This record gives sequence, structure tokens and C-alpha cells, in this order.
Amino acid sequence: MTGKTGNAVTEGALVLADGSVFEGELIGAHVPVSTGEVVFNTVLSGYQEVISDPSYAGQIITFTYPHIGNYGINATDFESVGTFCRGVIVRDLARRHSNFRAQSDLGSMLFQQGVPGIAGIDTRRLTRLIRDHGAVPGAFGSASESELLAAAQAEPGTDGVDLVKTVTTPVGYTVQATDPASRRTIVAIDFGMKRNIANNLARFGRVEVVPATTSAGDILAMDPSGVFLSNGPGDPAMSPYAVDTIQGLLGELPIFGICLGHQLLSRAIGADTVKLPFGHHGGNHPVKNLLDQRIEITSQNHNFAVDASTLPSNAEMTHINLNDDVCEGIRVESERAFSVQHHPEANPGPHDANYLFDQFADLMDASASTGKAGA
Ligand SMILES: NC(=O)CC[C@H](N)C(=O)O
Repeated sequence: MTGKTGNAVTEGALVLADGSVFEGELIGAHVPVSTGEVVFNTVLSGYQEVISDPSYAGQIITFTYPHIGNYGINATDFESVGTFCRGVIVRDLARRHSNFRAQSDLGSMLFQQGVPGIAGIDTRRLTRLIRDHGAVPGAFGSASESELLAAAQAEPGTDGVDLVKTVTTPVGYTVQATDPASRRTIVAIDFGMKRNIANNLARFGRVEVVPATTSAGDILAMDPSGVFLSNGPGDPAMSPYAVDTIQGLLGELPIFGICLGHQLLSRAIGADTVKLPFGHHGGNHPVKNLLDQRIEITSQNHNFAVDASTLPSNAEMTHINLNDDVCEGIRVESERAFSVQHHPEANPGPHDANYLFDQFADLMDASASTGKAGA
């Protein structure tokens, strides 16, 4: 099937670096060869938000749900200014979409955004392979299988590259507070921030979004109530400048991090991060809050994780993934800093963890009343 009903089918193939071949039909923006690290996401809905999440820079997204595109695309559900993923793999692209909010169809959106895709792929076989062997570099397109194999084998995936610099905003910008009476200013460091995170922060004040390379001194000079560390693509070890910045902010004001922001905060306090075999990408991961013993069903999208055994003694693990015991959250109470690996802003996914934004607001208020930071 093609993005636009009536278009001719263009045969293509997906070839993984291990030599596995999958045949399909090209959708979206047609290019001879598109490469990236192939990962799978298990959400049942929310494909628009997933495809427009900047954390997927460098990656090709396989949707395990077999029918993608059913409810179309609209102008408001994009999670960033565009798309940064390297491609999309689906079993079956919906031939027709149906939803009162739809303004376009997925195939057209991929085409307009310049995102190549491939449909008709045996995504069960592909997902099993990734689950057994880990996320793997791959290449797909209309080129020959041997060309695709060579391209897949030359693709570094997320190894050794700083992908944050490819997605961060080039200049700072302001997201106005939802409540104009709010006096708080929150600085959000944009490592590839999803829009809905900024919208959640704006419930508590004006959000000043700054580029990933902004120094601690420049941030402190803005006299914010707190600093937010965003999600973002790639290996946290590849963005050492961000770790330096966080070290310059620690203890100065409240800090809250999500996903890559959680991994960077952990590195800033001396902990290690590791690469998971195939990561967590989905909308129903059970996480236990170790502080109150409650279980939250969470939205997730990451390949790296914090090695909890390397946390320094002044930090504690606050959340754990119940599927595989991966560290899902930490706090450093003495430094007024905390972070989670999962996505409290959801989009897509459940909102069980949304209370974490309120905790950040409470921390900023507590700091303001003790005179440790501006309000
Ligand atoms: N969503 C994110 O922030 C992802 C974090 C990091 N790039 C990882 O893959 O683990």
C-alpha cells in the first residue's frame, strides 16, 4: 500500500546489518537508501506523537501494532517542529483514515516531512529479532540488497555521535505561562524536548527554552525558579557539555529531568549509564514508585538507562521498571534534584505519572520559601 491511495506501489527492502532481509513497499518520502538504528515501539495508538518525538533522531521506528494510520494526522499532535527519525516501518499502512480531528493521512505526512517508510514488513519477525539480538543498524529503500547491506553495516546507529546537537533549538524561545498571573520562570534545557513537556511546565510558569549548549552561568543569570532537563536522542555519554552545565547548576536551584535529562543528571552526580539490549519504547510499561509503593503505567522511549549500582550515596533510586528492574527514577534530596526515565507528559500514553510535574512545582515553591531560589 502507498501513502496516497492510487499511487503505484514501489517495491523496496529492509536489510539489517546482520544480513536479514525483509521485503516491503516504500511509503512516505522515497529515497534509495535510508539508514538508522532499528528499534520497535509497542504503542497501539499515538503514531503521530512517536514519529515527531525528537528522541528518535538516528533511529528507524518499527511499530509492532499491525495497522498504523487509521485515524490520520492533525496539526496539533506534533511533538516538535518536524520529524527527526530516519524512517518508519509498518506492517500495514491504513488505506483510508477516519477521525473527526484528521486533516491529513500518515503517508502524506511522511512524504511532506521527508520521512521515508516501508510497509508490508513482517514486523513480528523483525521485532523478535531485535528482542533477541538487540537494536540493530539497518537500511531500507529501493537500492539493491547488497547496497542496503553495505549501508546498514556502515551505519553507526547511536554509537559515538552527539545527536542532541542535531535537534536542539538554535536559539532560545519563550513558552508563555498558562496562567498569566504565575510569577515563576522555568528554564528548560532543550536536548530535543517534546512540545507536550513544555505545555506541562507552562502550567507552573513562563518557560524559557534554551539551547543544549547554554552554560550554567547563563542559566543562573536568568534567575529562574527551577531548571528542567529535557528528553532527547542518543547516548548521554556523547553530550559531556550538558553534564558540565548540570554540575554547575546542582545545588543552586531545583532541577527536574525526564529521560535523557534523567540520564544526564545521573552522569552529573557521578553515576554511569548503560545501553539496554532493545530499550523501552511503548505506552504501557509498569513502574513502581519506591517512595509510596504505587504502580504507575507509563509511556517510555529510551535505549539507555542509569546503572543504579553506581549512584553515589547522596542519591537514591525512586522508581523501578517492573518488567526488567531498570532504574526509572532518582532523587538527590540534598541538591533539590530529581528525574525519571519514563515520560510523565505521556503523548502518547497514560497520565499516571503526571504528578511529577506537580512535585517539581512544589520543590520550586519550597525553595522559594526558604530563600534558596527565586519564585
Ligand atoms: N526519550 C529520551 O529522552 C531518550 C533518551 C536516550 N536518548 C535513550 O535512548 O535512552
